[in-house]
Amino acid sequence: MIEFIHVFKRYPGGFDALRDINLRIEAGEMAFITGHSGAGKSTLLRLITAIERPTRGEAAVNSKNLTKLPRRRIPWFRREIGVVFQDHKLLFDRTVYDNVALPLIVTGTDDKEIPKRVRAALEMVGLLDKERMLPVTLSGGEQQRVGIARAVVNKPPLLLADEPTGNLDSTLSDEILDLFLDFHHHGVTVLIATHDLHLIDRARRRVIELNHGELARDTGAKT
Ligand SMILES: Nc1ncnc2c1ncn2[C@@H]1O[C@H](COP(=O)(O)OP(=O)(O)OP(=O)(O)O)[C@@H](O)[C@H]1O
Repeated sequence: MIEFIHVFKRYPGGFDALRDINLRIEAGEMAFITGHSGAGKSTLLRLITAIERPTRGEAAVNSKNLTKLPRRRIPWFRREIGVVFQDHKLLFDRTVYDNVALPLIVTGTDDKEIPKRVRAALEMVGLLDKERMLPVTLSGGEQQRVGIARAVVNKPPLLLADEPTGNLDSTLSDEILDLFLDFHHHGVTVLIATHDLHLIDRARRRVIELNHGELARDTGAKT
């Protein structure tokens, strides 16, 4: 699903955020990316979603070569990737239903399909009874679950999360982890960038650690 070969990312100004990253993540795997603040975790996710391009090296996601992907193909490429953010990025003047429906509307899903798909996603995260509420009336954990429903409503084969439990206490974090484990058990490839060692310990999955832009540890690397 993801393959990086000798990937470097240098930001304008000359800072090397990633250096010589070699990484292979199979379809259906679940892995955590960890490392100190500034280690390059978000940069790695930005390369995977084609927000940034590698400066050197070869990178492929879902069989698409990211170094060669034409700009006009990027929206199509991104339909295959669900992204969960620490701060949810919900629209606060729209209901839970509308927030989750948004990716379907953007991708031109048939109107008749939309309610079915939105409710299936809300059911997966246990929020079916909150579809008419505004996000501001929900707890932090519930808001994060709306963000997850929105990320999976298009049924992407790849789910990325950047500090998804950053603002949550440990009980709520465990609930969010259980959701990610569920998606993983249903065959979705899941990649989570986090500082949360409790989360990583509990999940018992592959850990990829970055240190100053270099791969310091990969418990799942094949030799
Ligand atoms: N657009 C940019 N231009 C220049 N430098 C950047 C840019 N984005 C990130 N950096 C630098 O690249 C390095 C890696 O940043 P990145 O956001 O990937 O780290 P991170 O591991 O996700 O950190 P955190 O845990 O604090 O979010 C940092 O030193 C950061 O200052």
